[in-house]
Amino acid sequence: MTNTPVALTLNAGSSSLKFGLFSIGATPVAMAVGLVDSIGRTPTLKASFGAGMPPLGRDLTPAEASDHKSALATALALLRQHFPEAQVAVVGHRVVHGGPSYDGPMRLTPQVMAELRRLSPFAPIHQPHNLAGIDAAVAAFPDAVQVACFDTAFHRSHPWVNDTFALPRDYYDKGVRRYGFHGLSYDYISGELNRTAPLIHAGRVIVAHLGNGASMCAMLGGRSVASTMGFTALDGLPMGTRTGQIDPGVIFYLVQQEGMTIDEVRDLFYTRSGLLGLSGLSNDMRALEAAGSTQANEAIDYFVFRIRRELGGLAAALGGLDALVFCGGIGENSRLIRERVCEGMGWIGLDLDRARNAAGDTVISTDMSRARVMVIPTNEELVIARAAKKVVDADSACAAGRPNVRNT
Ligand SMILES: Nc1ncnc2c1ncn2[C@@H]1O[C@H](COP(=O)(O)OP(=O)(O)O)[C@@H](O)[C@H]1O
Ligand SMILES: CC(=O)OP(=O)(O)O
Ligand SMILES: [Mg+2]
Repeated sequence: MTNTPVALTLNAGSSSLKFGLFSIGATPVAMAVGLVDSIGRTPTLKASFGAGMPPLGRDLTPAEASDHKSALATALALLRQHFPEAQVAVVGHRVVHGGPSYDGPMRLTPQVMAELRRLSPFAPIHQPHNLAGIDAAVAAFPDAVQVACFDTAFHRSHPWVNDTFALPRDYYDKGVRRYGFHGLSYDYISGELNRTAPLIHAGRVIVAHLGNGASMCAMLGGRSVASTMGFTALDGLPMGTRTGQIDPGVIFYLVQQEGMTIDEVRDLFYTRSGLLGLSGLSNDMRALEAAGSTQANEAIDYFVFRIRRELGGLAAALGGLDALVFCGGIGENSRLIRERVCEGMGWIGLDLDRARNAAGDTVISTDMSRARVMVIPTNEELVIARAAKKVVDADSACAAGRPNVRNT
């Protein structure tokens, strides 16, 4: 491989950094994907380099990933070691909040960066890390094109009733809307359905992205019409450490009666609630399934209950259901959660095949099931790489000196 132009993808979470390196020929192909986890605590590194190559996994020293900047440096050192001659032509970034204006990937300019910084308070455990990843990538690759790919963009197709809150109208105009998130994941699933099951894709589909962050999306003809997340990635399903839907009256109570500051409430809702708060044990579904304690079981009960409730609501929004698709770390790996979500859901057309579910098949419903149940491993990195390549292809003028983000 001599001076091969490649795309680097970065997906910076609150305590993790997912990265990918893609060749950008006719269609992007993954050369490497990896994850630096537990940044700032007890960091670990995992990476894989395609078929035939052994995956890599090791603990990192605290200094190798004390923050996102050092985590990126560690990831880049690994990639350089394996692909010394690769030339990073474009860096694609997952950016969680794109606000009302961005409905597709954007080449990063100082203006776009300023707008994304303004949105940081609406995604406090994601956006600052996404932007720090961009700053670090600009420093590492000053000549590469930098592209932002938004979690919110896929949901810009929502009809107004699923986009608004019942507040006075001017708040909507100011951008107080139900944005929806995990759009890169839903975009990938929509594309996979189109490729492998076009009739399903054309119909009424609910996708459950169940990871540490969790949401569900109702799709009609492959486009999002409703989602469980709203103005922020706090709404909807309970998550690893986030509350999910909660009566806003609780905030008044906590501030007025318990004397909490708004920052303390935000910290409680984002980082100490959800599965962790209910179980008192862990945000990790594997730990809860293994624990078997009353509190761990109740945390799982609440998680499943809210998924089933949203399933009914989203099916109503779609006027019926042709398929339910599971993805995300829990959706892809937990047969227990899939089974419990589908239990007794014959009324909505779901009939789970337990053997297929246990075997981890792609289609896990029975042949008689009116609606199909599927498991599709998501791939946000590939969506980012494809978008980054598209922007580079479309934006050949960038080489002719338009302002790049490095001018900030
Ligand atoms: N085999 C498994 N059984 C149950 N849960 C699992 C399994 N593997 C991973 N998970 C869960 O997936 C979640 C992480 O999902 P992931 O999509 O990687 O999260 P994120 O990208 O939001 O950080 C964790 O709660 C983890 O416990
Ligand atoms: C939007 C969101 O919740 O993302 P994640 O699942 O990566 O936390
Ligand atoms: Mg995620």
